[in-house]
Amino acid sequence: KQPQEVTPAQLTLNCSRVAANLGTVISKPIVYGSVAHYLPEKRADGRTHSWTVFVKPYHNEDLSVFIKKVHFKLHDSYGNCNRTVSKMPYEVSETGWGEFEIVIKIYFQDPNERPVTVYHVLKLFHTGPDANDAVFANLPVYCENYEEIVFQDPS
Ligand SMILES: O=C(Nc1ccc(C(=O)N2CC(c3nccs3)C2)s1)[C@@H]1CCCN1
Repeated sequence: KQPQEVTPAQLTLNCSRVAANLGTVISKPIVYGSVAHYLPEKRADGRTHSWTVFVKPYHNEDLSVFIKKVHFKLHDSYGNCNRTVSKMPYEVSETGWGEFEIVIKIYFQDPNERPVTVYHVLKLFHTGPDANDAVFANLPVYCENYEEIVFQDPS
């Protein structure tokens, strides 16, 4: 079989593909944040809400291909304030009475990729002009942030 003639345009395209492969970059959209619910029963320890802080894929995919573990640093007043999650879902659920910053550090499977740190202020209370409407009393409070993690394609 005769070798296929390659046009200059095709040759250029192939070269740019090879060049790209030296530094092919992939980007993974994720969402990080929290959801909180007001607790129905009054508690002796004063905790009024249950909440979950999380890192999740924007599209429904298995992030563990890229992410080795996610570390959540809670307020020091929580027992074991350093929580590490090594499989999906990357989340921590707790109860509490107030809002504070949670430091989220994402570690990658590729040892050459440096961990990424994001900061999330826990949101327990509805805000805005209608925050006090009775209808909101039992509705969850979501606070979500979109982020894109960019990787160097290891292959
Ligand atoms: O709220 C805030 N900081 C908070 C830190 C920890 C909170 C919390 O909810 N919990 C600690 C845990 C415990 N409960 C009982 C024994 S340990 C439940 S709240 C700040 C201060 C005002 C504005 N935001």
